[in-house]
Amino acid sequence: MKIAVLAGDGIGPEVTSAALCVLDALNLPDIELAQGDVGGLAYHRHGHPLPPETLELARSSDAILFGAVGDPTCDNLARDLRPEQAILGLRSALGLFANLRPAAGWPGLESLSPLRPEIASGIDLLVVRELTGDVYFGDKGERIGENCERVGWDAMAYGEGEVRRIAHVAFRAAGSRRGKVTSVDKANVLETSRIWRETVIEVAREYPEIALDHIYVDNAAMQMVREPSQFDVVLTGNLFGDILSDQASACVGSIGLLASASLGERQTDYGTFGLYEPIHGSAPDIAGQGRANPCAAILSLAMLLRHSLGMEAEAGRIEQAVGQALAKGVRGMDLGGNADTETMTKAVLSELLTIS
Ligand SMILES: NC(=O)c1ccc[n+]([C@@H]2O[C@H](COP(=O)([O-])OP(=O)(O)OC[C@H]3O[C@@H](n4cnc5c(N)ncnc54)[C@H](O)[C@@H]3O)[C@@H](O)[C@H]2O)c1
Ligand SMILES: CC(C)[C@H](C(=O)O)[C@@H](O)C(=O)O
Ligand SMILES: [Mg+2]
Repeated sequence: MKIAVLAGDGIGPEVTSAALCVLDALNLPDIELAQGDVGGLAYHRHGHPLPPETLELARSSDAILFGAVGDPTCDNLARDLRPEQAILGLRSALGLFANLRPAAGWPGLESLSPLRPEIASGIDLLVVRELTGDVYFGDKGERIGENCERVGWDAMAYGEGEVRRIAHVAFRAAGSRRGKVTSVDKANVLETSRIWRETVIEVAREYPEIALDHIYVDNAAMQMVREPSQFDVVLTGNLFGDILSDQASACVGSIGLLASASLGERQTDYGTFGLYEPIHGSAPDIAGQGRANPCAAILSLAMLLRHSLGMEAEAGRIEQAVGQALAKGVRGMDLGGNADTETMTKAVLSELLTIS
């Protein structure tokens, strides 16, 4: 079982090494780790944020453990050379169209959410975000507009096929959860969303046991802080899903807690090929200080073991260990505590030992 480790920039390497400590503690046989350069680090070393050898390494593995990319020293580079293009390039080149971002309240953290504790404790949702389409991957450019001013433009588009395949992922996920899909769009304004909504309704006919409702994205953002317990599976496009998942993380307590899986159609000998990363970025404001919360990366490892390597029991052990550490009051600095990355990681490791 080969895992490509692409730690990237900023806090990416800090939280990825925490996740690797947890992997090490599991003592799993037959796991090969292969490190690759990605993001700003790769640009500085190789002149490109996603060098061909890194893409080849990713393709030749069973799963990818990804940290984060983003480097302020690259801010003035042309778009194709910016670190963020590496993660977009990986998602697109590897066909990772389905991004799963679970957000659930952790017992003991309710009082740390900006929401009232009784509201925060009701959060248990899964954002199913389409990841290889939308305005992210449409044509884009700059033109000269009226008054000779510069105008930037990005085309937003979704084809029925793209919507259909992500809708199937959401309906299947809802089948093993609370049986409800909420599709988030902006169909009152966008043609993209009209096709999105019509296609989701068509796919829903194949899942009569799943309840479907539709909500405009502005209302969804409002409902997520007002009454998040109404959401089970939130099915949405690339841009809306990016924004709503960061918002969901704050409702749970911190972005340092939210993991993700990016999956496609390729199957390996052990499960579904995928890339696993915290939903947060390289956090340049705290990078190099040992302050990052490693939980999102550790929980991303759990998702990797579950989806790509078929190790449900080990994934569950990691999630339980994180839950126990948080329940004992160990808090990262993002949660108002004083546990640095190392302390939080050690707390998870010692809980892991208590779980058979
Ligand atoms: N998938 C990715 O690699 C990814 C995701 C998001 C942002 N980015 C990139 O990261 C860079 C910084 O972006 P940003 O500041 O908008 O978002 P960010 O997620 O990096 O940080 C937002 C805020 O959350 C805090 N934070 C994030 N992760 C944390 C953690 N694990 N523990 C404690 N605090 C944490 C940061 O300190 C910061 O205050 C940009 O270059 C951006 O493009 C990359
Ligand atoms: C870095 C950026 C391209 C990325 C995205 O927008 O998808 C990030 O915000 C994320 O959530 O993974
Ligand atoms: Mg994001």
